[in-house]
Amino acid sequence: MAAVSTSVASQITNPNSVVSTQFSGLRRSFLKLESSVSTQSSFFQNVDSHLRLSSSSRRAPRGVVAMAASGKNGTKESISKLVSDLNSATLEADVVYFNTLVFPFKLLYLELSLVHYFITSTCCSWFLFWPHYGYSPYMLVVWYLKRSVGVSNGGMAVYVVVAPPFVYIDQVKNSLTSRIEVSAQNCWISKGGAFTGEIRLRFVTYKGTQYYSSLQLASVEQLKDLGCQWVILGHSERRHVIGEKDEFIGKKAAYALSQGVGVIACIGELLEEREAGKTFDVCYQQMKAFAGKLSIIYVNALPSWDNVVVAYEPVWAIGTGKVASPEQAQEVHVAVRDWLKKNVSEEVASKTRIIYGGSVNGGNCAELAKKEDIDGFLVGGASLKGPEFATIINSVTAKKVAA
Ligand SMILES: O=C[C@H](O)COP(=O)(O)O
Repeated sequence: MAAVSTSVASQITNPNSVVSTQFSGLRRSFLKLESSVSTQSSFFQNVDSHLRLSSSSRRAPRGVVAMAASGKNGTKESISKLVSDLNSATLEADVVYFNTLVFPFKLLYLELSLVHYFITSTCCSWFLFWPHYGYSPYMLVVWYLKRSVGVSNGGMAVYVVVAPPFVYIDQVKNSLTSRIEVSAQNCWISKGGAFTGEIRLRFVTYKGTQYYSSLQLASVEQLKDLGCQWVILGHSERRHVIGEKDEFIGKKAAYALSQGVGVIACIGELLEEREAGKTFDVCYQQMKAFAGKLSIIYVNALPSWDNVVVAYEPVWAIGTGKVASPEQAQEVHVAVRDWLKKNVSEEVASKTRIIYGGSVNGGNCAELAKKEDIDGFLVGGASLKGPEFATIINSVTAKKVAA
């Protein structure tokens, strides 16, 4: 999902700036190619506008997640205000360039077009020839690439997800811009049954793709009816207040993923665990539970982590105002990525988004976002303030653009 930072906006509106992306796992770097033909700005603007493709990477982009309005802070009124703020916030479709396929063709096309321009402009109006010689074949290729690669997430490069309490999901889904996705804060461990009070899954489609399974055919479940694409699992309050164990949380994650629901998998240590030097061990143990259950549902293949976002939330930082320092957060994110590399695969380690949560706000997000392995944020208190949340979103987008 994308939020537009000023830097993105300025690049998009700058006809002399051609921006393309490269991917290293999920971490996307941008190349800036300054056009040296400044006098041909309208020419390049025209060309560039046709070179842009919506986000079409097969790899999911970085994510920002708002866990909006948990606990006492969630009221109908505060949720309405959040939705209203987010709907009016400057969140722009983050247009990206499908570099790996388009860029070589783009260079060739620019070269041919320049040659064509200089030849035709000497004898007649190049505008007469343009649609026939350059434009049409190029558009055909772009159209083909778009079709073959697919456009995901409405062209967004950074996901924004709002996770209201269950009772407000319908309200949020019905009033929030479709630019922002919706998550539940929890779900039940499996398909339906007599589990009074539990919220079950029923997902038939995910990002436009139909998912059918025997489980699904047998279940008539609830969250899908409300349009949730994500679920947060393993949040510290579920672990330490409700008493959910690793095994139980892992099962939920596996079930959600098997139904095509993205999982925001929370991990994190208590203060005493950090002070005892057990931070990594705790996180590894929690990761192991997620990974173990994933491997069960993907028995015939490597477990897919494409729809998993790991959220590192040190418990001592949640709702306390004591944010982890960028170095502390980065250190754990690196360790988690390393764990994924050793225990799942190098590719998964590279691709998986690891976001940070715990007293993130508009004032500290930029420094945190600068860290290489912090791919986004899980935001509690600050997510209730729409403009501040927009600042947090933009810090992630700005990082992506600057990378
Ligand atoms: O519940 C949300 C996250 O755990 C973080 O909350 P916070 O940003 O208020 O510390």
